Amino acid sequence: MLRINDVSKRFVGRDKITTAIEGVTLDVAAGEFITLVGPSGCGKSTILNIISGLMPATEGETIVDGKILRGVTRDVGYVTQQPNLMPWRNLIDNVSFPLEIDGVSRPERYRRARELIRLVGLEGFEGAYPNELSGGMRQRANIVRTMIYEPKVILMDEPFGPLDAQTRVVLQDLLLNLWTRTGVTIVFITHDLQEAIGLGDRVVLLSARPGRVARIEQVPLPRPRDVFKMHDSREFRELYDRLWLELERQVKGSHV
Ligand SMILES: Nc1ncnc2c1ncn2[C@@H]1O[C@H](COP(=O)(O)OP(=O)(O)OP(=O)(O)O)[C@@H](O)[C@H]1O
Repeated sequence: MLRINDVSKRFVGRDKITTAIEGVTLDVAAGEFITLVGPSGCGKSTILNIISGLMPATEGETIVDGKILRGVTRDVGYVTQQPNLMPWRNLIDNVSFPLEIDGVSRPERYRRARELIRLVGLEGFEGAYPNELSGGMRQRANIVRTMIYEPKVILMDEPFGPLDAQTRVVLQDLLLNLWTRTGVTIVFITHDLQEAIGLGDRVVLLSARPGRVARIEQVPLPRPRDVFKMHDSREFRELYDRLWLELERQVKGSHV
């Protein structure tokens, strides 16, 4: 579904050139859930910015469902850390907004929005405005606002970063449910190794800047997963320790 082929990015400033990522190659299968971890500043967001079509790569190419990516496309959705809901629109009008742009009739877009709103446990809040929702509720709305137009690939840049630990786990659980129902392909950045292992089919660990693929680990945990409990299993601990060691090695070797 997604191929990142030998992609590099250099930022040219007035007095220096920063190589953010170098020779990143990754194949993601249709319906796969990939999590991306790495030291701070290693280029994780840069990779997502390139795959989203928002930022051109300096070298290499991105292929989505067989087509070379040339700018922003509806095939790729992007969920950022900040929900960025429109404060003057209530929940259902925020969630259904992408369909409104597409000219979908109001009854049809509300029908589809209601279904997704229910799946993320926000039933009853359709008329609420963003300032009447908690941070976790706003992020749920943000996620389903992206899912409603059914992109083939969804990119997520630390979507649960600002949330407290309990809310994070609840949202991880909801996200896995949504992913199972829709079969969408997900590339998810996180700083949290537990989250990376808990959600992903594979965890991709990037080196310190310039970011390269340092290691790819298949997550041996069966699905469906119980994100509330799975940390206790031996497989989980072993993978966590292996990734942690490698991450430590990368951080110590970095000069960021
Ligand atoms: N627009 C830009 N101009 C110049 N340098 C940039 C730009 N965007 C990112 N960089 C640099 O590229 C490198 C990678 O940044 P990026 O934000 O992709 O890293 P990250 O892994 O997502 O970081 P973090 O984990 O801290 O969020 C950093 O050194 C950053 O300073």
